[in-house]
Formats: sequence, structure tokens, C-alpha cells
Amino acid sequence: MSLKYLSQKAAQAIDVELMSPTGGGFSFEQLVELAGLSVAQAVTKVYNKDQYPRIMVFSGPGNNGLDDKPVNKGLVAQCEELEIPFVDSPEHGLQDSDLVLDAIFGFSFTGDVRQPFVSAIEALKGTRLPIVSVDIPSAWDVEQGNVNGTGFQPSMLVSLTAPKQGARDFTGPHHYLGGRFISKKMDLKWGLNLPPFPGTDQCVKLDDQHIRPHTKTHQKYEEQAKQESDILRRVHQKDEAKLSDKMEDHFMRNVVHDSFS
Ligand SMILES: NC(=O)C1=CN([C@@H]2O[C@H](COP(=O)(O)OP(=O)(O)OC[C@H]3O[C@@H](n4cnc5c(N)ncnc54)[C@H](O)[C@@H]3O)[C@@H](O)[C@H]2O)[C@H](O)CC1
Repeated sequence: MSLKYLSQKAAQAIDVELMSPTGGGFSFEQLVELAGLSVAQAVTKVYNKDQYPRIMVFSGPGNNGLDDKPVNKGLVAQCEELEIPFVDSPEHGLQDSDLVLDAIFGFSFTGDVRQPFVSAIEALKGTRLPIVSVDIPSAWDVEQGNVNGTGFQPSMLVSLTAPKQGARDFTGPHHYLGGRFISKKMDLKWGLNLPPFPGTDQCVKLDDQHIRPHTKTHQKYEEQAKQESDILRRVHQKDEAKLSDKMEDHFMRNVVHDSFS
């Protein structure tokens, strides 16, 4: 069976489930650390540290880049402590770099790029350095991919959890899957068909056997969309059932208890 490519909604729902006490049970910080570790490990498998010693990281506002998140304060302090420099403009940074890590937008990106990210995306379009994108190349439509070929094409993509539908437009030589945090149960529930991760690795290389069976046919998309909406409906029904159990429990404990006391 072939690896599943996720819609935006499914990717977001899986993320929520990973952080739910009745799902994956992870904390936000744990997931981010594990995702980051898998990206770092994948990058070092492809790009030799001696040949590519200076990596410029483009970070964004969401969980992909963590720029506007509370954890960012700690990350900035860590970079300062480790003497990792910050740059004053994308162009200046690129001049002194060997490799680029694109972590501007992830699976919640929508619409056209808004300020202040336009110049960063333009700089990525203009650079000749190899680019490694995290989860989905920034500014690509999460489901439609590199619409009209107007986006940049990275050399490497590290998909997290499972590739997003837009990743079908990735034509670079290195596609990895990172984020070894999906249980067998979640894999089966969402029909992900994840490949095994070798040894203790946090990432696995995706090759033709994982990717080729997915062609952009309507039939394939329709089948997948139907399968996904069935899963999302079941998840929704389960959540509603849990909510009504909770409400009944609350009613029994508070309202019924109060009226008898
Ligand atoms: N389960 C996992 O696989 C994990 C994934 N992780 C990473 O988290 C991102 C998804 O994070 P999220 O915060 O939902 O989304 P984004 O990073 O895409 O950021 C949304 C952010 O961007 C703004 N925005 C959206 N569209 C635009 C636009 N057109 N122009 C400007 N700004 C835009 C929006 O307002 C938000 O502020 C996932 O991809 C993974 O990389 C985690 O690491 C945990 C595990």
C-alpha cells in the first residue's frame, strides 16, 4: 500500500490528536523538539557539515518556524548563548551561507503571501543555494502545491508526520519523512501507511516505491478525499460523543446532585 498524502484539514486534525491526552499524549514542546530533531538528522544525512558549514534558517510565525510563539524567547536565548548569529536581511544572510533551511510556513499556510514575508520568499526564489524545506515549501499551496510553478523548488523536503498533498509537486532529489511520533494505532486510523524508520533514526528517505504510485488522477484524489472525510467525520462524531458524555456527567454530578442535596 502506498503512503498517504494529507489534506490541510487532516494534517491539522492529526496535529491536534497528537497533542491530546486521549491521542498521542505529547506536549507541544515535545512534538516541536522531535520534529526539529528529525529535520536536523535528515539534513545531516544529505548535506555534509564540512561542505555546508553555514546554514541560514528562515523562520516564520507559526509552529513551523516558531517566531511568534512563546517558546521563541527561549530559542533566541539559546542561539545567543551558542553564538549563532541573527541576520539583518535575507539577502545579507544568504551571502554568507552554504545551505538554507526554509521553515517559514507549514501546513496552515493559505492564500497569497502577506507582509512581512514577501521579501523572504522572493529571496528564496532568487538564491542558488540548496534549500531544505520543512513540511511543505513555503508559499506553496498545502494541497495544490507549486501552483503555476511560481514558487521556488527546494532541493530537499522533510515532510513531517506524512507528506501533504502539495508535496506531489516536489521534484528535488531528496525527500525525507520526519517526526517519528505516530503510533501504529494512529497510522491505521488515518490510513497513513507510514514506512518503517530504520534503526533509531528519526527520519526515513522516501523514494520511488513510496511516491510513484500516487499519480495526480481525479480518481485517486476522490478516493483519498472520501476516505479522509469518513475519518474526519468519525473523529468529529467521537468528539461529540465524548462531549455529550462529559455534559451528562456534569449534569449528574452537579445538577442532579444539587437538586437532591
Ligand atoms: N504533527 C506534526 O507534524 C507537527 C508539525 N509541526 C509543524 O507545525 C507546522 C504547522 O504549524 P501551524 O502553526 O499550524 O502553521 P504554520 O507554521 O503554517 O503557520 C501559520 C502561521 O502563518 C500565518 N500565515 C498563513 N498564511 C499566510 C500568508 N498567506 N501570509 C502570511 N502569513 C500567513 C498564519 O497567520 C499563522 O500565523 C507544520 O507544518 C509542522 O512544520 C510541529 O513541529 C509539531 C508537530
